[in-house]
Amino acid sequence: MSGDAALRMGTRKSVMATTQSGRVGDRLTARTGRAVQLVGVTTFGDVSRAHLTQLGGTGVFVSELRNKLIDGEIDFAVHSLKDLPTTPDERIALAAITVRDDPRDALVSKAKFADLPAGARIGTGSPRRVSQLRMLRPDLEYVPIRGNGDTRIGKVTSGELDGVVMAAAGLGRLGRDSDISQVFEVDEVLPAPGQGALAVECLASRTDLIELLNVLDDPHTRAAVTAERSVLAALEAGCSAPVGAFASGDGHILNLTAAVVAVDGLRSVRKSTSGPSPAAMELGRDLAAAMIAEGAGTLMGEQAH
Ligand SMILES: NCc1[nH]cc(CCC(=O)O)c1CC(=O)O
Repeated sequence: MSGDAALRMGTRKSVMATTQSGRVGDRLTARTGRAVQLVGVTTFGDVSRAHLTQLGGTGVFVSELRNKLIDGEIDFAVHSLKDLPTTPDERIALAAITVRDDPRDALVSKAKFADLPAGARIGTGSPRRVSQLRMLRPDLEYVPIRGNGDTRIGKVTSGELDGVVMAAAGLGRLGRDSDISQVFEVDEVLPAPGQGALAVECLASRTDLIELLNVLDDPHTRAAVTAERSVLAALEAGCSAPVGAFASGDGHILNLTAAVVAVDGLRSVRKSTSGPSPAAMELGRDLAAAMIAEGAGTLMGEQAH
């Protein structure tokens, strides 16, 4: 970093991504006085039309941003934390995890979920959402969709679908809160590990920059999402697996719940635990081990076919 040169912030180019990255950049400037320049990057996940479950899950939205860090084309990158693979890359530092927005999933529809008629068509590309929604309403039809947020909402407006389920945080960033007919409580639909939080990454070798970016870090969010992601890692699952996890706490004690739900929505393994925040990693790992002992691995295996 030379003097007051603007920091180059890599981001995906969607409205959702640039909105969330723009806010991170503004906060960094407000707290450190450093100018931030937004650099839009196209990722494999943006280009491929394949269904997300076919893309292998891990890192399709992340790899190209990391390549730009390594090539020196950007100084730091902002990702949705839930898109970040749990396997660490030793060249890259997770310099900050931002304070989490609403972690819950939301329905965009003309009706509440319970009031939808049997056979109503609900769009979502996420096996985690389909499995859990099917548990609540086995009588609805779940339709895989992809595309940016506004495209998905458009399918409801046009009548092609009766509803779509997306992250409340993402809808908020698109300014589409008023389209939400219902927000699912976390005990109805467990969110994806890390949902609603953002990850700020830079090169591990740039210790001065890591220190600067640390002003964006929220320790409460970091502890919670560390426990959630630790469940995912110990289950050896990626972001397209039917795994939900949610942790919250007061800064001292974390309460963690995780579930694996079979694609038919009939069988699930769901467990909760609590423990000290500094032991977030162990908490998640131990919960995952207890879930595997109850057959979670088998349920996830079925999902792959
Ligand atoms: N994989 C796409 C993705 N990655 C992060 C979000 C939502 C925003 C967030 O969780 O921070 C979304 C869209 C969605 O789930 O509806």
